[in-house]
Amino acid sequence: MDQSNRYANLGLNEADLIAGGKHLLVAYKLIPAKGYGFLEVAAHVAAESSTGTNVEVSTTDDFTRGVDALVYEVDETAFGDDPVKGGGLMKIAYPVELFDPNLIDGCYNVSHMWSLILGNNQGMGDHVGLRMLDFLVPEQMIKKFDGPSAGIADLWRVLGRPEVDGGYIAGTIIKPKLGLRPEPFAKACYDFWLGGDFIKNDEPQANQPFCPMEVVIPKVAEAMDRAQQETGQAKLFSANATADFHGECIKRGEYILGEFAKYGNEKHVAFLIDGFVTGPAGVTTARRAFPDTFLHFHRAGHGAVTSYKSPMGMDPLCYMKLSRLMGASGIHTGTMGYGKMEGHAKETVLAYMLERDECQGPYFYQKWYGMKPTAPIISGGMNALRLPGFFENLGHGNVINTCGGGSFGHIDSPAAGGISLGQAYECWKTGADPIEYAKTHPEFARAFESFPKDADKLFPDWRDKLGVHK
Ligand SMILES: O=C(COP(=O)(O)O)[C@H](O)[C@H](O)COP(=O)(O)O
Ligand SMILES: [Mg+2]
Repeated sequence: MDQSNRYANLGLNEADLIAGGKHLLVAYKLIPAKGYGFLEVAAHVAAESSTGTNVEVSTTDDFTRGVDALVYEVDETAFGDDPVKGGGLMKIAYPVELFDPNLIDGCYNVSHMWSLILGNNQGMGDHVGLRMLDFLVPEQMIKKFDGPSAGIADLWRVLGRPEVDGGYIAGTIIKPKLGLRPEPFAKACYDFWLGGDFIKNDEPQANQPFCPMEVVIPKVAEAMDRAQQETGQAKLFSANATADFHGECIKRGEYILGEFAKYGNEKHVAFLIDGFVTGPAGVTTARRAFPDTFLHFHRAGHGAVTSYKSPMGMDPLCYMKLSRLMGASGIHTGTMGYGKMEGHAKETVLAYMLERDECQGPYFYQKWYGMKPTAPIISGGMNALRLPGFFENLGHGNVINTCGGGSFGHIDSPAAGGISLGQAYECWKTGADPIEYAKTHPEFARAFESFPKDADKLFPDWRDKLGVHK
């Protein structure tokens, strides 16, 4: 049934909608199924995502029609006819009345918003592709989402750095991903902390029977204390507090903080939350139960929804915006083509959208109206050799970077791996040539021998210039 006479109004003007501030605007890429018209399917998406279904219903009244989501812009040939990357552009205006404030405090739920703008519309049979490319949240909604509480400035303060532009935080992930028992796990932490700032649990590490949380966390807390005494530097640990049940998450968080508090280091702890798999409820549990603890949002699983290989789901930028609304202190943004995960150099906008108070997305200019920033967390196949190019592309180093293989794969030691990361940042920040810089910084130099394939690709003549031969 073509519902475009009700759920489309191409006479609406986007500038007026933005100025009015009463609509959430969403840009989608749409590929209709064979036999269906573009505007027909777009209108069905608007119906299914607001007040309608696939047929007229007797219960509809004038008020209902007043809160219809409306298609207000279409460009059927915007992306060409590629079966995955092709399709047309369409934009929908969702009246803010459709969204759902809490009973307890009037704050909005990301889960409810998500279930409208990218819910049933993903499963409709009259399209073969519907992908959210960008969305614009009006001021009256922005002010009613939790947003972040703790931030990277809190970590810089613990590290004794300026709370603005406090710079690069050199981190790692304890590898192997699983399989270490408590003693070797704590030793790996100590060994890295002799050279680096920040350690995270890998996303599945938490309370496995071979490494119970109540055995390993006390050992990690003790290792942190020893490493701080050994180096005279503050150290950070992002401990996995993810759980299905909010009570379990709170139990884990309280336990972890209690163990580090025994050394006065409760502020040296962040909570790793696997935010894609646990969803907005899991993230919000940590955000509200532990507002003073940096909420480290790991996005494992997000690729099922954000991969550029898919005509469905949402672009990573949209997922970043949802995470800031949920209250992530930091989220993995990917490595913008410099690491091992899917991504490209133009993804700098993912970081800028998280950290700035205003930012131009691909379709909308988003103002955050003072909502605290979310820090970009750079991870996935990174090492000291890849970092200078990454920083040059991003334009700054105010990030948390976690290199698992890039630290524990350094041929000298995890500490040397950590030191090489900090040196890579200094190399970029001072504008030094990496080869020249390596001549006076051994840990950075040994990263070339640790990751020779990267060295060959990034610095083809490194062996001759550094006098290192096979
Ligand atoms: O464990 C790692 C990286 O380990 P390594 O440094 O050894 O590659 C992270 O889980 C990935 O970064 C996730 O990807 P993303 O950060 O893109 O979500
Ligand atoms: Mg991992």
